[in-house]
Amino acid sequence: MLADWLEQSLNETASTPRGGEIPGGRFRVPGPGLLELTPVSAAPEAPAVVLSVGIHGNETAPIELLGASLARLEAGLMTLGSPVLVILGNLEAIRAGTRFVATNLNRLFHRDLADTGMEADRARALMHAVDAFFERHATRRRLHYDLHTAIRGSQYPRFAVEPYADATTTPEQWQWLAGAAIQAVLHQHTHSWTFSHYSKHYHAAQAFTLELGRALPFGDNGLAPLAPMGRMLDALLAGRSPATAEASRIAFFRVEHELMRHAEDFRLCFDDDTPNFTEFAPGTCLAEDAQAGSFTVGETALRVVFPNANVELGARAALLVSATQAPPTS
Ligand SMILES: O=C(O)CCC(=O)N[C@@H](CCC(=O)O)C(=O)O
Ligand SMILES: [Zn+2]
Repeated sequence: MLADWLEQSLNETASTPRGGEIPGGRFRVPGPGLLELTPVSAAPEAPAVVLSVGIHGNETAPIELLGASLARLEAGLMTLGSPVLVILGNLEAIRAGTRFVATNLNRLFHRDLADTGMEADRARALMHAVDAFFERHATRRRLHYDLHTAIRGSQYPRFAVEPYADATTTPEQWQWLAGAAIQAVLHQHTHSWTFSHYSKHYHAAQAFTLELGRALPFGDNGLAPLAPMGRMLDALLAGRSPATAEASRIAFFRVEHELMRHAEDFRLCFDDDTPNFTEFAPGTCLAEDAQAGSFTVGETALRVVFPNANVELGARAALLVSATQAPPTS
């Protein structure tokens, strides 16, 4: 039933049961692409967990990974121990196999959002679902992992983006992420209005965007490197503390600059297949924009993450980052 929920959410003609029993609790489908799991009993220290996948429609590995965890829960290999809201983000884009349909959903998670269109409506529905879920579990710690994959290869194939917000990340989170084989963390330098930023900014949740390898079609994902992440998802569903590892295993970076695309006539000055975290020396030209001019690396070398010359006008075409000290771990 739970594993079917993923498939049926993507198949508009199938009728998904609106609720039922699962090992250790109940499930409910409060809306399209939403699955709420409520345990019969949960330890007071078990967090309220939001797990989102498919915010970009062509990022399929997280959907398969989470589907496998839900199947294990349904098969009784574990019992539910935490309240969990599972979200399948951009349903139309997943059906189309594209990053988005009209605009990038992962820039729209803002309470003052005035945009119209499918993605804006979906952002409002998801914000409402998260608000209602955290409200229902107001006494619990809040956690949101938004699972993605990247367009390019990467010097660190699995990395986390830590959204910028007032709430601070607890040291335990770095140990959990290390235990789930996350290799690097990127601290955002400003508000980004992504889904993980939404939960951190408005709900003070521990929240991250997790990049889990490359964006590939369904069936083409090699999930073996994601096994530790799968075990973390299992632990969260079961209300157990995930496995930990030394945070010193993680390389930490901070965003120094956001390269924006302003003009139609815009190009990045390096190869399309340049992996994430590639370093460029001072004096290297990174972008040419007919409106904003060219961007050249200053006195300190910079690494490029998420380069994409084909973004919408006014959108981010790359993050430029540098290594930073590890945050306090206790
Ligand atoms: O590989 C790429 O260029 C994009 C991968 C992706 O979708 N990344 C997220 C990061 C969100 C964040 O900054 O927290 C995105 O661009 O939305
Ligand atoms: Zn993504």
